[in-house]
Amino acid sequence: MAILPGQRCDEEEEKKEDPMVQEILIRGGAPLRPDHELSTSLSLGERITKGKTILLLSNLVTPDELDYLVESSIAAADAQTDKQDGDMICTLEEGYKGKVFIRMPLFAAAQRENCTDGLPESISLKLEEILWRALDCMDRQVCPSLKATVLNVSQDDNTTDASMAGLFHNQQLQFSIREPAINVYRAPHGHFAMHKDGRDLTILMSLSDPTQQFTGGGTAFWSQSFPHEGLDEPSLILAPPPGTAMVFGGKVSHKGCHIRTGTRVMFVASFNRPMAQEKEEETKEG
Ligand SMILES: O=C(O)CCC(=O)C(=O)O
Ligand SMILES: [Fe+2]
Repeated sequence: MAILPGQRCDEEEEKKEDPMVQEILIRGGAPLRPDHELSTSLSLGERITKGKTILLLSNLVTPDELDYLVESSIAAADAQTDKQDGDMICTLEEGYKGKVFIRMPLFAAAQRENCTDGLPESISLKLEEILWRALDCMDRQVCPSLKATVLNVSQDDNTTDASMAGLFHNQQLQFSIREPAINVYRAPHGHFAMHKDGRDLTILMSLSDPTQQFTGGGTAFWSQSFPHEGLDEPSLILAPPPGTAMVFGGKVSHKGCHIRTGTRVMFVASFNRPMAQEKEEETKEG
């Protein structure tokens, strides 16, 4: 894993172990002292919503699942490229003639939005299962402080449908347009310009292996205090092992760095929990 100086990272965990959660502060300026302790004035949920930190969730995906997902995502991207209806599926940036990445929504997201470039149902179901694992891992290991902030649920509320996995299962998470999705980046132009996702939470997971399947192309993050691309160096560039989810709040400026060689396949899901009022309105309208 590539981590800028001042950040610490444990050795890669053995696969097939229980999911693990690790926190990495997004901190601009001088590197952290080795004895630095995380601020105790904010809960973990608050650190996430204020854009100060990233969670890494590991051991969520088996090597066989990763092989299957990478292979079928690349095949689906190739099929989209062959169709030549690039405007719908790519983001262009000044100076580039070609696509900088291909985004394919999961089957359900494509149905929801009437897109014709959705991923096949089989791969989409596997990705939904993996998203559920990530949410369940956070429910078990990161709540209750996430419940109180991101989900806006009282810390005393232990009902099962107040879990993130439960909200997802009951289709109560509001995903960004064309998400959940797979982004496929190819050398030499593949990248995603700096942006904020603007939702309560983003889950971003590389499915391809940065040590074998591509070079370049980590995700760069900017701290809230030094958020200007070009002026401020990214505070952190992460390229975790495949199957490790990066979880962060919608205020965090980030970008998918240019890849130099190979193909990089990323899974992305950013979402809000619908407000109680919106839910009531939906019920009234329905
Ligand atoms: O590929 C990356 O590292 C970033 C992708 C991203 O930020 C997004 O899809 O919203
Ligand atoms: Fe993003």
